[in-house]
Amino acid sequence: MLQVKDYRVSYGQSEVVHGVNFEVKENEIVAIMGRNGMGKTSLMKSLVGMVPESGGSVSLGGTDLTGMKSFARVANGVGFVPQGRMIFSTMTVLENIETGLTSTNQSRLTDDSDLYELFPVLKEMKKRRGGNLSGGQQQQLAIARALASNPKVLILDEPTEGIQPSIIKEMARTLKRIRDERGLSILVSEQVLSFALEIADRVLVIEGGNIVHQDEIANIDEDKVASYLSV
Ligand SMILES: Nc1ncnc2c1ncn2[C@@H]1O[C@H](COP(=O)(O)OP(=O)(O)OP(=O)(O)O)[C@@H](O)[C@H]1O
Repeated sequence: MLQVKDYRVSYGQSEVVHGVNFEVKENEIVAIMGRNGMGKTSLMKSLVGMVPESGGSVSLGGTDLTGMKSFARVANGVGFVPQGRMIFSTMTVLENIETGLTSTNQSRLTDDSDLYELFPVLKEMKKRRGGNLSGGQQQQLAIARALASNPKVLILDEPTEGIQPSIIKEMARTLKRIRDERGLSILVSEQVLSFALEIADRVLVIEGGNIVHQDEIANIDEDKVASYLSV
């Protein structure tokens, strides 16, 4: 589904992702793990088109996304939940979700939307300002906004950051439900091993801009992955 080949990301002369290769298969959940500053955010922002790649290629379902701007990548099936959620705090919950609809042909969210079925609290709060929601609710809002464009792959950058442990478990269940019900692929960056173990089919470890290790979850070497995450 998502194919990433020899993919490079640079800021000016400084290359921070050094030619990584991986794929996320249809219906698969892949977690990219690594400590702060290892290149997770740069890689994800670039896959979404917010930072241009400096080499290599990315394709989704056979469509080459390389060189496309972010609106075109979204239109071709990439959904993004950025680090820190980045919801619009002065806009209502409904307006926030509707910003995700503009990349499809629909401009209004109706009350019978399946997004409200996934996140009932957003329906109850649809007229509240985004900034008044709790961290966990804002994360649901950011996921709903990303799903509004009907993506084929959902990319989430450290969704557990700043979220309470009880809500993290719920988030893992919801993401698996989204994968099962919508049949999409998920790429999630993460520093919390327990969350990755709960959600992922496969784990990649990124260090210094290179993928240095990968494991299927069924035979994961937890100690080895943990050793990459410890400082
Ligand atoms: N806008 C930028 N300009 C220059 N260098 C940057 C920029 N953003 C990130 N970097 C550098 O790129 C490298 C990778 O950072 P990145 O944020 O991608 O890592 P990360 O693994 O996502 O870390 P975190 O978990 O803190 O988000 C770091 O050395 C960082 O200093």
